[in-house]
Amino acid sequence: MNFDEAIAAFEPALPLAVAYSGGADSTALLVACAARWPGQVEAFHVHHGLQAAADEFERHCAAVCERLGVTLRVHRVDARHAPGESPEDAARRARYASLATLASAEGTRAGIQSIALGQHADDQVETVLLALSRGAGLAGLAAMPEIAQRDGLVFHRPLLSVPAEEIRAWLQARDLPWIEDPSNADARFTRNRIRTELLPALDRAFPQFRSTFARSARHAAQAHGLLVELAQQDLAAIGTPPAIAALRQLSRARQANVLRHWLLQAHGCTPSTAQLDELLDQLETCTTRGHRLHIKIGTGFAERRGVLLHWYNPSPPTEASR
Ligand SMILES: Nc1ncnc2c1ncn2[C@@H]1O[C@H](COP(=O)(O)OP(=O)(O)OP(=O)(O)O)[C@@H](O)[C@H]1O
Repeated sequence: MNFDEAIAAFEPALPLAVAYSGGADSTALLVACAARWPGQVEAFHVHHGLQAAADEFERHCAAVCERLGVTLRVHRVDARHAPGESPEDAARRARYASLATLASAEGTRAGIQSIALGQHADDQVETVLLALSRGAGLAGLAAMPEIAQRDGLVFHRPLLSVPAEEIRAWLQARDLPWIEDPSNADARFTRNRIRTELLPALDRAFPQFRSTFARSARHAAQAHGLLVELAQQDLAAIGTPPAIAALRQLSRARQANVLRHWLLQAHGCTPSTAQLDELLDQLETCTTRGHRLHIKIGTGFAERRGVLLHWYNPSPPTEASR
């Protein structure tokens, strides 16, 4: 899909905020959205205290927005990363929180519920490759969704099918400036090494792979959606917390599916395959048939990652749990 087709197909609820970093992709998105919906678009910029250049990014964004006649809202964060968390993950987490803060901040145009992000087809391919390198399941291989609800907001990625070079060509044809984030060239980040080393090699070996990868991500997203539906149905049947006897009636793959879903929904944790296997082994041999599943989550940073410490309730079943 080319850039103009993607913008024409984009139908967010208005008014709209564009998450504007000053980089090429969000610049093109902001310019195109402001032209398509005059007076209905604001720009949200997150000032990451992470980089020395952050002040310069903000000044650039302010100058472009002034020229476009678009209101710029800035939120400052100091995205310190927790032990074990990468600076990129910390920045991403802080960014979503900031965008939500800006959407409800005093002075922001009332009614903004849609936020547009500038990720494109190449970002999607990199995300799939990163997921593969981690041994991710379908949820990871589904990569980034075009539309996602979070914190009462709707996040849109209208450029997910547009190749990066197409977006740059669109900007260059209009003589529109953007800033290059120096961290995008930093070879310490795996994503950057994928972009600079792996993608060119894959291009040579499989000239179509960028679009076929993106198609695989859409297939994975669809299949993942079906697994979520199945988990919801199973959870409705076995109850929450899940009744162990009812859970054991299901196939092992279905048990894993419903437990993964429940752990995420109820406890905000995503167990590793090894943790889930251990849990399923214990379920297979446990004799406490009348129990409901009871888990305890680790503490500190491990809690965010969802480390499971205890699998099922060892105390005698109560009337309520039979
Ligand atoms: N500091 C920021 N403030 C507001 N939005 C941001 C910021 N950084 C990134 N985003 C949003 O998240 C999207 C993806 O971020 P990513 O880090 O991949 O992009 P980038 O290289 O910084 O910028 P761009 O995608 O605009 O070239 C951006 O397109 C933009 O919509």
